[in-house]
Amino acid sequence: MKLANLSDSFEINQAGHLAIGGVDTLKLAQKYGTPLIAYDVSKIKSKIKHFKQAFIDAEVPYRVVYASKAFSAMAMYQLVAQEGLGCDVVSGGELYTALKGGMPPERIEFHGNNKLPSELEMAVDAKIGCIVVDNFQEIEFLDAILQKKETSISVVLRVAPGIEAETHKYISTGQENSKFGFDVHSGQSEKALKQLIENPRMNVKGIHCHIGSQIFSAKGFVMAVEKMVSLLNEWHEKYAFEAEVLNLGGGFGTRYTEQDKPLPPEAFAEKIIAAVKRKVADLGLKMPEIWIEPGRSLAGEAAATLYTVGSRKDVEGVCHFVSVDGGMGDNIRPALYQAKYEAWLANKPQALQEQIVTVVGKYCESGDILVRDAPLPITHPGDILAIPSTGAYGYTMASNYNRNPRPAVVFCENGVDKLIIRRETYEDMLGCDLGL
Ligand SMILES: Cc1ncc(COP(=O)(O)O)c(C=O)c1O
Ligand SMILES: N[C@@H](CCCC[NH3+])C(=O)O
Repeated sequence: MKLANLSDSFEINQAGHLAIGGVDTLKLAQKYGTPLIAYDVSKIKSKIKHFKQAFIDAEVPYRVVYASKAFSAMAMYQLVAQEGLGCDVVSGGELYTALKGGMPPERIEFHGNNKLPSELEMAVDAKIGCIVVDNFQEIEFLDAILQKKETSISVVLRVAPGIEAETHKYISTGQENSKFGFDVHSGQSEKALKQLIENPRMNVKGIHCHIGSQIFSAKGFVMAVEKMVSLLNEWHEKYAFEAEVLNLGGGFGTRYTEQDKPLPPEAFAEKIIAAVKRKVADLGLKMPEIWIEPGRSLAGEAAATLYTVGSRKDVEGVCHFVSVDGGMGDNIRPALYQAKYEAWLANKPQALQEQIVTVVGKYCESGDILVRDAPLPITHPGDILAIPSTGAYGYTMASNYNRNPRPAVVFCENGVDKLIIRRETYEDMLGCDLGL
């Protein structure tokens, strides 16, 4: 039996309940129902501020680009645009949502290993800031579109620098055998650069790499800087290529459980900036604008998902299952990456944790486990259970498996809550289902 150690993931209000952005989680559950993803907006703003401050203090040109696959919703694009950020998109759907959310097109960059011609056309028509070119087929598709429309666009060349990030293999992307980007080692990236430089319709702004996601230390980023700036130097000597932009991707880790100890945002940024400054000075190159693309580190820790406790199954001496009204449909990460989370009882977060349970969802899969070995007070049906750090890759990877509707999402700040995505209805799920 032990007392909960809530760290700083939650506030506890005067009623002794968990609160998010100054709003009582029990009130949120009552008002909007569960499962509910509740963001503390001030946490997103604070992460943005810390990333930006490192660049401001170092007096280097920069851009913070929100990787919107982490949480793509009109309100989120509005928020990050207001905070001065750009965003990346990886599909026509994200681009559409970003534009609808009011993100200025010139601040949008388009990523992806298989951008469809229709998506490229949409990006060209919207006059977005740049396309991060990923492969030779894409250069062909894009060129045909630009020729047809008699126009041009800025591009950034994505390279796979051959660096293995210390993370889950499914979310490691910088290594040679990655499906993303032009490989450096085999000479693909140089061949691509020549094609782009020779193309009058493509203005090559710079180069990009992204080594992976949920990375805790700056080591891999510093290695990436070394490799990328050396590449720029080589290409400067051979082709007089001068990069305006050096985009080092995202992947900055966040805290899910007390075991996770990532560097704070500003420390990641400071180490990257120092490495770029050092290498650029050593090689006598012009300082490029440094871009980073944080996704998870802006959105992840800012939200918790609230669930209602339902049934229970005890297998004495084996395990105790506590079921909630959501699960792998709103958070696939435990099933997909064996991701670990914590669970707290929103109505009595400080009660003695008298049991160790497995928190499971309501989906028809044995792998529908949200939290293994969760220490919790004794739970009862109707209790509200909160899982923190679900703000990234939760809603965006949600599904309608078993025809469960996707949850609602609410933004909370200074004690005020605002519904930003309403709960899906059964009728919504039938929206595309035409029957016989
Ligand atoms: C190109 C690119 N940039 C940025 C990100 C954002 O990663 P994260 O959410 O880990 O910061 C990703 C996803 O891994 C990505 O593929
Ligand atoms: N969806 C993954 C991260 C993938 C990052 C996208 N390149 C996660 O939840 O951890």
